[in-house]
Amino acid sequence: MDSVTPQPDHAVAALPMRGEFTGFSRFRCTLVLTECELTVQKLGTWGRKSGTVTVLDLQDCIGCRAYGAEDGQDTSAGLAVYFYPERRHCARLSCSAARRREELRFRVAVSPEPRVNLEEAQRWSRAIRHSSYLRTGGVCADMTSPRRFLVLINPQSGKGQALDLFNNHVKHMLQEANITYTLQVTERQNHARELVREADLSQWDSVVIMSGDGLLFEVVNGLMEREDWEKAIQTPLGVLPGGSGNALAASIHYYSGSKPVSGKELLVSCGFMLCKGLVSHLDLTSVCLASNQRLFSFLSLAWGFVADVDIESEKYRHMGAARFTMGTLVRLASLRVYKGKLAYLPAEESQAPSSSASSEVSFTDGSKSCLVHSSNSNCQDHCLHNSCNSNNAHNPNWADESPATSKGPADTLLVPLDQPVPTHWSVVKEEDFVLVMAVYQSHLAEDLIAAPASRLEDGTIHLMYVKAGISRQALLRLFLAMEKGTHLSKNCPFVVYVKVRALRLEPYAPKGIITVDGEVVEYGPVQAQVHGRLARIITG
Ligand SMILES: Nc1ncnc2c1ncn2[C@@H]1O[C@H](COP(=O)(O)OP(=O)(O)OP(=O)(O)O)[C@@H](O)[C@H]1O
Repeated sequence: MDSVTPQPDHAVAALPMRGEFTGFSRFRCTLVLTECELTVQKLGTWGRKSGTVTVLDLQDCIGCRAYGAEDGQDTSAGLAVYFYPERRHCARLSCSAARRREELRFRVAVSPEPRVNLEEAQRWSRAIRHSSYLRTGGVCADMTSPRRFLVLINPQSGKGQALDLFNNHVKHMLQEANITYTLQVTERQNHARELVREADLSQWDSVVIMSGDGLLFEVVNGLMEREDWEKAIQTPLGVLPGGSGNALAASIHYYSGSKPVSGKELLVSCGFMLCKGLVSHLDLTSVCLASNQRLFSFLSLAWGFVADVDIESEKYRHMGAARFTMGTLVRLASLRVYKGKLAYLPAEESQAPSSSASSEVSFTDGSKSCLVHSSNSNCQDHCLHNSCNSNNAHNPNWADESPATSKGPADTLLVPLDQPVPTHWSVVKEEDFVLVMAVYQSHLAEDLIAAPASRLEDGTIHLMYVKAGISRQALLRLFLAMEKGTHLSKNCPFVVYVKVRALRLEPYAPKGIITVDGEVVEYGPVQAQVHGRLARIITG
């Protein structure tokens, strides 16, 4: 070693650092630590370089630990460093890249004194953690001090294996990253929502959801129902895919620029991002229902084909993510037309919808009373009546919950549902649809890239609708293209895509399915407005 002088506990050594160690398969090596990399140079006999050099990017490092010898005779100390680099692997005809765990262990024996060796190992451990943190470019994360998470697991999500998946694939990563956590397995629907509504959030640095998108929907709404919602919703959220759709987890992986992965590889990728702890903003959309209820949504609002498939495919839950493919095929066989009225506020005043639909959009000549600029224009502040008589065949998960939240930012773009939309909104002329979906993330499921241009905090609702008249084959082709996110470049005349800030949907039929973030909500007129950067989320 170059230096054996013990450092005070809080000090981080100047870089570059260089030292000689013994690897655990007894080879001698030199370690060089810079701001970006840890280089391992194997040494041959008499300390000569053997030529084998391994360079590890600290961006891939989630943690490091120093430990004393377990054997009483041994005076050396140990240093363990945990990396999760992306490794290419090829199977049959396709190649992909996924994060794989690599643990490096070194023995520190610079002195006959165990204490000195341990202090030296700790000095390296501190420096590696600190450099990894800086390399990640973190402003909110700090890998140098322990973090505390609340981890919520829905044991019923996906194929019912979320707890096992957490124990087998995530638990050790959190330990390696020096993260302690309180584990709460949910016992019933709305358990997580009630818990975060009441909890002392100051105990945790992050609330992590290991489930599908439904549990996160509960958590977001629980936080927004608190008296201190403004502060509570700033709690960094973490997502670990344990459900069947896992749309937000897949979106976050996609935004990181990594190659597409699914299943356990997506879980490890999300676990890695959680350990790195970079925090980004997340847009939320407020969704106002006819019964005066207001919900907060991070993912989607769907009606027609997509909503039906999502809910009807519940019976194929045992198939995992394949349940959506099965549901799509079944619904395609009995393709339906959904009648209703759709209006929206374009994201940019001049924006025309893509595809051939521009000629089919008109502007309302609505009444002067429509425009509301009041700061107190939340939809629940207005008395309104559900003209569509929501006598649902499906039991909406949220209908029998507590009264609508009056918390959250005002919906300054919306007017009461019983008034016409403002005059500067666009009203879609067609009233026959196959599907309407408003999404605010790229993915609608692990393998469905519904809005490839969407980002966490773009302040935009990506509205897509498919007009009646599309053939079964064309609709199937559309969903196949969506697996790659290429469906919007196919110029299908029945598909319309437009970026909006707010929208209103008024179904004509008294019964049907509307989903928000994949959860059934009360059926009837609904409107929504995006609120940019309202929440925060851990990303890569
Ligand atoms: N312990 C529990 N028992 C039953 N239902 C639960 C429990 N905990 C949460 N839930 C509810 O289960 C529903 C489904 O959960 P979630 O969406 O997380 O999983 P999923 O449906 O498998 O995944 P995805 O939404 O990604 O398809 C949600 O409505 C959630 O509120």
